[in-house]
Amino acid sequence: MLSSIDSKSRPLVSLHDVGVRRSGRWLVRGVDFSVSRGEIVTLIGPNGSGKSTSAKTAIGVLKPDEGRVDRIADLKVGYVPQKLAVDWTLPLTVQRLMTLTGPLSEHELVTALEAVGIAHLAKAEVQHLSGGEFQRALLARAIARKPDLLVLDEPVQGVDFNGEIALYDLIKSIRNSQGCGILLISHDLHVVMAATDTVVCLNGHVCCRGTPQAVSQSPEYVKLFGTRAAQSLAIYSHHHDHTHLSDGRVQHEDGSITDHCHAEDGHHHHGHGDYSHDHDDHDHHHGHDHTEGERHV
Ligand SMILES: Nc1ncnc2c1ncn2[C@@H]1O[C@H](COP(=O)(O)OP(=O)(O)OP(=O)(O)O)[C@@H](O)[C@H]1O
Repeated sequence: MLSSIDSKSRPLVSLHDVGVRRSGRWLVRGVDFSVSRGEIVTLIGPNGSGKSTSAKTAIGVLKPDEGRVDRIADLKVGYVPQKLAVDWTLPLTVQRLMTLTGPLSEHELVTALEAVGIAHLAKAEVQHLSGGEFQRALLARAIARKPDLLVLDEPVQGVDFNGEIALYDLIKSIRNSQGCGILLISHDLHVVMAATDTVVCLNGHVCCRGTPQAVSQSPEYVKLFGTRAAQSLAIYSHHHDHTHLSDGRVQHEDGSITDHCHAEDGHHHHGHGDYSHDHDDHDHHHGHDHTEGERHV
């Protein structure tokens, strides 16, 4: 039926010329973006530019004072807030944190914790978790009820460089396995995941938008954040410099064929996990690395 095709291709949520006004001033105005199933949209912008306000309006926590927000019927949202009101003086296990907002079956709980790689920490106290483990626990809580839309407000907070990459990879694999739409808020301009389909740069209004590459080169973005920030906008890029042949051997860019693919075999420009510091070329070749592992800083 046509209507079921329509509902599949329709965005999960779309904002049309949305404005939110509080205490006599517009917090955001003219905000337009949408998130579809399987899509990752990242909101970036300076402090106070309206990222959280826009995300909260998208999921219905805030009502727009002008414009329109369309959501599919019964949209299920998983939200990881920027700040969590937890009484840190009281003991709280990961398991309990997961069920604070509603009951979960043992199966749902374990599946979600396994998906984020912390099933072994179910009984650990939240206070003792590392920054990365805590973010994973929050992610697990958000995905446990299989949301259509996952909203993550600053998901790499308190996480180090390698942890950030691991978390972004995890978010991408959640998108792939669950097929949900993802709305990310990134306060850290140094990292924008390559899997992001669209970056929306806010500054009270939509300043510019596009692929991470396009936004980093847009004059509006450079004006807002300065040339240095624009140069340091990290984009994970992924470029295959070899092809896997059907017999298992590897054909390199120079035409040579080897049994295996090793970083040190002289066929690659960069080795495993090599992070390039070249700002000009966003399409570096790197070794046999099937993860998005390259960032420009
Ligand atoms: N309820 C409110 N009443 C008045 N002003 C508000 C309210 N909520 C937010 N603001 C203001 O609106 C602006 C946008 O806030 P918002 O939290 O959306 O920004 P943000 O881009 O997410 O910022 P940050 O990067 O600092 O988290 C800020 O100046 C904030 O002080």
